[in-house]
Amino acid sequence: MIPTITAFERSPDGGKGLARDTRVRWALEEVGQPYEVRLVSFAGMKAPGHLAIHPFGQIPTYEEGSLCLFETGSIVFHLAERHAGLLPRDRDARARAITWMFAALNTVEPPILELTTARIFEADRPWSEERLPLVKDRVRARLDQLSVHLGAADWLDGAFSAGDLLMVSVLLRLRMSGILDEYQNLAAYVARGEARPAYARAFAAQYAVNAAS
Ligand SMILES: N[C@@H](CCC(=O)N[C@@H](CSCc1ccc([N+](=O)[O-])cc1)C(=O)NCC(=O)O)C(=O)O
Repeated sequence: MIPTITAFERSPDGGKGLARDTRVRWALEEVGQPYEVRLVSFAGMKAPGHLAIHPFGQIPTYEEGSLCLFETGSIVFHLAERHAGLLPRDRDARARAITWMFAALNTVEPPILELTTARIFEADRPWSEERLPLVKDRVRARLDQLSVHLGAADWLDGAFSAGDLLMVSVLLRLRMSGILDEYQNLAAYVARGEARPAYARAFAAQYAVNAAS
């Protein structure tokens, strides 16, 4: 059965691959699962039909027959459970890879989202200049620890997993700030993820949507 995901009709980033459909496209490409895309406008996201499958009125969603999922992490986990290629078969290694999925979304991404909010939505507030350095330091604190863990390894825990897919996706959001390039091994780690053929196909697919719009 061919699943259908939703994506921005026109991504605010103009096709840089930062919208979260790219993470789901990447996972689908890694496991070799063909998929359909339903493009949604901003207004369409808030319409009853979309709210029925995404209570928060966002993208991406994932529909497979009568199954409707939202939350990028959940969709990636669903694909990783149903197909080989994103989680190890060994029980303990699988559990560690799932731990890295949560770490990417719950520990590393929050300060990065804070930085995005501070830079994009709060730049004109009187206290922004005072707050921004604090937010950047909280990002650096996490990246310091992640950089030490990764060391000279290719991936976070043995073979490439859904944990790396989500961690690379989270770190890609940071590139524009310049902070990622302060960590040579993390910048190389992200480039390694981008060099994967599955990522390249996912990126090209979302770029084509935005180039056409
Ligand atoms: N926790 C949810 C979060 C989903 C989410 O944030 N979706 C965003 C798009 S991806 C987040 C995103 C948006 C824009 C950029 N960009 O660079 O322009 C990057 C990422 C959305 O639908 N926003 C519209 C809305 O909330 O009304 C998940 O992981 O799936």
